[in-house]
Amino acid sequence: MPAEETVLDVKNLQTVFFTNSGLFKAVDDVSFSVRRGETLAIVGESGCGKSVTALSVMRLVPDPPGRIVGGSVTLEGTDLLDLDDAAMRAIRGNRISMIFQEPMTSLNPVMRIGDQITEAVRLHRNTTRKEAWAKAVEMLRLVRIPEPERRATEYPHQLSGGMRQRAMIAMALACRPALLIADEPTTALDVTIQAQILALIVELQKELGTGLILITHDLGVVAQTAQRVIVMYAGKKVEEATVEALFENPRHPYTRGLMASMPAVIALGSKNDARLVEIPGMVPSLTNLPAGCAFAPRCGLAVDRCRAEYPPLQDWGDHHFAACWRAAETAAPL
Ligand SMILES: Nc1ncnc2c1ncn2[C@@H]1O[C@H](COP(=O)(O)OP(=O)(O)OP(=O)(O)O)[C@@H](O)[C@H]1O
Repeated sequence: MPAEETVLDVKNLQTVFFTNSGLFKAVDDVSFSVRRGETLAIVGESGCGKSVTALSVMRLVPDPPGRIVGGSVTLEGTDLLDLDDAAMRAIRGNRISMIFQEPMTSLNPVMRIGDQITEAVRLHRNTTRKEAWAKAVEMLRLVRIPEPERRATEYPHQLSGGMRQRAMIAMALACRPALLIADEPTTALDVTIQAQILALIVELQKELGTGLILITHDLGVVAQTAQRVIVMYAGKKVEEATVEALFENPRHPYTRGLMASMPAVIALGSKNDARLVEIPGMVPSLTNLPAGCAFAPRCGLAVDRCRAEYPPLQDWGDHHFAACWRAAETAAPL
């Protein structure tokens, strides 16, 4: 497979939820792609649709109340939205895997770690139990769990939080998927362990050539690990750029707000009186969103046009896209 090959191509994805207060668009016309060996970060504040985007790619949106109502999710040339449930189960954990914030939600508490990885391997590979167990131990070693033979015989509660997350990573990568989705994989861990787990994910991803979607609130993590970023707001992709371009020249006012509220930017900034900047207002309710830019009520630059009409994602050069009528004016180094 050539290095530049696209492993995932998501086009115009739309996922809705039917709730008591009406239908809302949790993911609204979102497109992006991930290449082999590349890390794409998805950032944005709580509730903007990052996790639902990931769950849509995995076809794990709970239906009801949710449903994917439009678009395509093409993994290695196959549109996952066309597959029946059995075909999708054969791909999940095999060509595409996901790790979550809290490993205990995915690990079975009454099953030994080694057995869980063994089962995951045997679900997709025609191997004996013994071979699959050896693979499980090999994977535990790969994720740097000490004494992997012994740890494989232990139950999740016998492992520390960091080790459980390593075990999850081992399970997710056991079948060498083309794409790994990591949804806030380190948020539940101590700060020192967070850095180790992130470094491990990135190292293994490079070693195995896996495409990675990293969902995070933390722009510092993005700067360290990703090559490209998409910024979501109220279910929409409002900006997409390489990490360098996004940090040097954020074009959407929401992205600029995110940057300004990032402690590292302040620590490295030149102004002595720099303060943590709050993005004013609340994320809008995703029901009855106005036709225009949802960020308009929070954007100091809002013009009447933004409230009436959604600005299209425009290419500002070098594949830097931003959905803002005034992106050309707003772009300036922070
Ligand atoms: N099962 C569900 N039923 C109804 N609404 C849901 C469900 N799951 C998610 N949502 C809603 O979809 C929207 C997007 O949620 P999502 O979890 O993708 O946000 P997020 O950006 O990942 O936030 P966070 O960073 O807090 O995880 C939110 O308004 C959320 O309340």
